[in-house]
Amino acid sequence: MSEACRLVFSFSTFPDLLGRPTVPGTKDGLIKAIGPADAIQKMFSEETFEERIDCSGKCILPGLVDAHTHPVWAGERVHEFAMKLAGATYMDIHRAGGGINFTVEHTRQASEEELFCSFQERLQRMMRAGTTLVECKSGYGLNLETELKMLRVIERARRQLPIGISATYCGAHSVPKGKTAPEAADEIINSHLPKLKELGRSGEIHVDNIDVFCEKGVFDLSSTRRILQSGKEMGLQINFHGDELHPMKAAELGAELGAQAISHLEEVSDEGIVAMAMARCSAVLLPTTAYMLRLKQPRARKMLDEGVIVALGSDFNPNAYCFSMPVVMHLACVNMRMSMPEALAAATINAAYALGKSDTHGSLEVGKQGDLIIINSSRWEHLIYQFGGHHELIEYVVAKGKVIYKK
Ligand SMILES: N=CN[C@@H](CCC(=O)O)C(=O)O
Ligand SMILES: [Zn+2]
Repeated sequence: MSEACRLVFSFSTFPDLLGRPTVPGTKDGLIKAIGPADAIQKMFSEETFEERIDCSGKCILPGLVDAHTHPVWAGERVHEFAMKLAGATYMDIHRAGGGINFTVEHTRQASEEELFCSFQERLQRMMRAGTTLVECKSGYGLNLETELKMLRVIERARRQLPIGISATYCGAHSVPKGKTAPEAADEIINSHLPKLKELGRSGEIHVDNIDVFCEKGVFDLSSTRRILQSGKEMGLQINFHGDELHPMKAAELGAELGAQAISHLEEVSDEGIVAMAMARCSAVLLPTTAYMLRLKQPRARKMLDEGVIVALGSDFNPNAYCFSMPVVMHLACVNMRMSMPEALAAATINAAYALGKSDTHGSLEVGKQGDLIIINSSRWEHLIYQFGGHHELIEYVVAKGKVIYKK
């Protein structure tokens, strides 16, 4: 287990926690104190609170962090689920113009308002499932106009909604029709990234991460390298899709470039795993995708044994329609052979690390953001054990010290 993992548990089961005292200047949404109820009671006896929650017999856990999602899109793909059940592979559908390309066509046609409304509903479903920080990608536009439309939608949610958002530019999610991968990479580097830089400077759109789908038949290793390198030079964290369907040496590339995270990794090499551990590059594993597409499972045990920081993501997208990190943790335990403490760490502090936010998010510590969930059980493991039972178990979701969902 990584060093980051251990932090979670030293703070997760105290009987009481009080936040947001109504003292001028202290409504910052950060955790003020953690400890036994009577000690906390004494410490804050003079203060008044907006809300007190009696957590006797319950568990307080850090808010869940979803390290990989594609939540802004239009156009249903439920018909593809039927095709996959009948034996079509992800790439069969992609090559036939379905998959990402289908979603791109519909997302290009959708209005910003329409995209925002469906995105907002999706975020609300994530919050109800305990997610307080989520990574959100663009990537169903591919052209500058639609990529910017998606990023504006993400920016609006970042400003208006209580859930934390880490925004990712994923203009290299697929190669647009009529272009080769190197041509698409040129356009991204010479036109998309300079525009993002300008909008970042003027404060219109804030982007945290840069992503590329590095895959055979999508972006090759050298185009991936060029795009990620350019993104890094403008201050973005590298966080990309690699080694999913074919071994691409994406892990080796990510480690070399100083990537913060690489997602998928079903086909990662042994050398890639070692390189990621050495570079402190986290692995964002996506149990829903391997399950949905019947792929071989990523080698979570090998990664953990080699010291890789393993994080989890729902990969919510029209291919893997899952909002729930408790379900993701359950799948990680059963299909990837992770223990429940490893899965919880992967869905909290390590996922926060994958987003470059483990100093402020992902564990319950004084001075960190007051993001937490309260579950109606004295054993936290029920959140993972009760497959699909999280709606009954999660009583409160708190973000920045404010209740954002109450059952
Ligand atoms: N693999 C690439 N991207 C997504 C799928 C996106 C889609 O199929 O729309 C993923 O992470 O699973
Ligand atoms: Zn993805």
